[in-house]
Amino acid sequence: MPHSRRHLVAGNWKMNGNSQLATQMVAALNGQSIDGVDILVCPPSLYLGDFKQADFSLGGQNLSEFASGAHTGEVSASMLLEAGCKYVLVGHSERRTDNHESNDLVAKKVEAALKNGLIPVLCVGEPESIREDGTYFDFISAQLDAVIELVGIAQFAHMVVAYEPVWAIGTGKTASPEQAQEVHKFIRDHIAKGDTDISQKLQILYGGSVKSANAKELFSQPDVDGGLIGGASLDPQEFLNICQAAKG
Ligand SMILES: O=C(CO)COP(=O)(O)O
Repeated sequence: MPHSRRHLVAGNWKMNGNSQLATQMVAALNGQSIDGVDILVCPPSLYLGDFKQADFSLGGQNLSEFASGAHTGEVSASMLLEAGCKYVLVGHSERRTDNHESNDLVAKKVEAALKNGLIPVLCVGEPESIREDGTYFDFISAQLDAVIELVGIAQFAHMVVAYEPVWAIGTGKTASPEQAQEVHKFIRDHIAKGDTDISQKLQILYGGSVKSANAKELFSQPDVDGGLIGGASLDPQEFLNICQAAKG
């Protein structure tokens, strides 16, 4: 059955780009109103100021679990908000790996974002070994449950979830539409155990080697509500093509 959720296409620049790319992205995306699709760009926080003229949404790539204080190098939720962010990525697999972010820490960061009115984009997804041994539903449940336990299921009304299988990130090895749909449905059903209405409204994005050539097929799956795009979000025209592929 077709759903009525809006689609969201988010670009995660990771540690790429510069002020010039920010200016090009604003020029390419401003004024592009795509039916039923919201656009989000998450540049490195240093470049958020270059998006002042943007008419699309902005997001951080990470935030501190603390409100303020002696935490050198960190960025708080209120700082992201002041810099114009509406969203923030939380628990991206690269942070879970490179920065040893545990499920509990990710949950605290989700809480910090929500307290400040930022929409957390909670990233979940299994590494290749877990995919291969077939325990990926358990792995993803644990990632979701840590957040549900800390903030409560009702907060999922103010969140987005992104499924990013680690084996598909930056590898060119996209999950098949069927593989993506299987996990997206699992995530929605898992949230439905706590609240059916919230689960039906929850946007669940797919990430991992999405490009304009495969976006339409992925986004047309019933439980896939858009994408979280890495490499392909660095090219303004390619990113715009992916956003257009999300049109219902
Ligand atoms: O990690 C991702 C987005 O957050 C996906 O990255 P790629 O699109 O480069 O595979």
